[in-house]
Amino acid sequence: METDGERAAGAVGSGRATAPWSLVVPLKPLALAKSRLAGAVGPPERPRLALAFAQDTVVAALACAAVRDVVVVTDDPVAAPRLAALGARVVPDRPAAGLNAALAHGAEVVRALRPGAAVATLNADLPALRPAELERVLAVAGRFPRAFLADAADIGTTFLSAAPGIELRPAFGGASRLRHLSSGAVEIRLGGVASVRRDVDTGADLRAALELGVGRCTAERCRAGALRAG
Ligand SMILES: Nc1nc2c(ncn2[C@@H]2O[C@H](COP(=O)(O)OP(=O)(O)OP(=O)(O)O)[C@@H](O)[C@H]2O)c(=O)[nH]1
Ligand SMILES: C=C(OP(=O)(O)O)C(=O)O
Repeated sequence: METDGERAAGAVGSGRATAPWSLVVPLKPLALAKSRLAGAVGPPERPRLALAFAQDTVVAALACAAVRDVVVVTDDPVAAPRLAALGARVVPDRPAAGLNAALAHGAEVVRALRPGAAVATLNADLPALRPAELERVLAVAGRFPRAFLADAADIGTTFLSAAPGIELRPAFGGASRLRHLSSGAVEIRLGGVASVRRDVDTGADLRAALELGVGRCTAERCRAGALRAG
């Protein structure tokens, strides 16, 4: 029988009560986010695009059949209500503690509501994310205590999971693929999941994401001319 916490967690977002995974999505304040895109998009567009990436990531994550709920960790006053309106549960960040503290905090929030949750983190800059590809990654991740997916460049990480009862131990930042590998997490090597690996840090990354096909919010911003030619 479900506990109150489990019922509360199940009521979050559009996830369904039988789906195993709770996802934690971290989002920096939009004014600071995606600084490496500054050369490719104008100053007013950079935070708008960062929000669009997060919206498309959350929409696709919530549309994944294996996802029960999505917790966004952010202090951004514009993004928080927008992402909550999509069905995410939004929790405040840890003050000035950085990405890994934000992720650990999000995982704690999930487990406080649902102690037996399988938890995975997903970066908020995956505008091409496809629900079916995420489902395939989650199916493989579910076989291991901890697992991760390298980013498209094979340097960083876009996804890290922890089975029920297992601590997440996030080690994101820069070249995190090797850090996650040496922490004992299993690397998921799977074809056909390019959208889950396609994080967007630069203009070239954004072009690559557009080639894969991005979600509605990012597509609208790019149609409105967010991406400079070149
Ligand atoms: N909640 C939270 N999220 C963070 C923090 N730092 C980074 N993130 C998020 O972590 C994910 C991966 O971060 P990056 O790819 O480095 O994104 P970014 O920091 O916006 O990009 P740059 O400014 O170019 O470094 C993105 O979803 C960021 O929004 C943090 O301190 N708190
Ligand atoms: C945060 C990471 O990388 P980037 O800032 O390059 O997206 C990471 O992959 O751990």
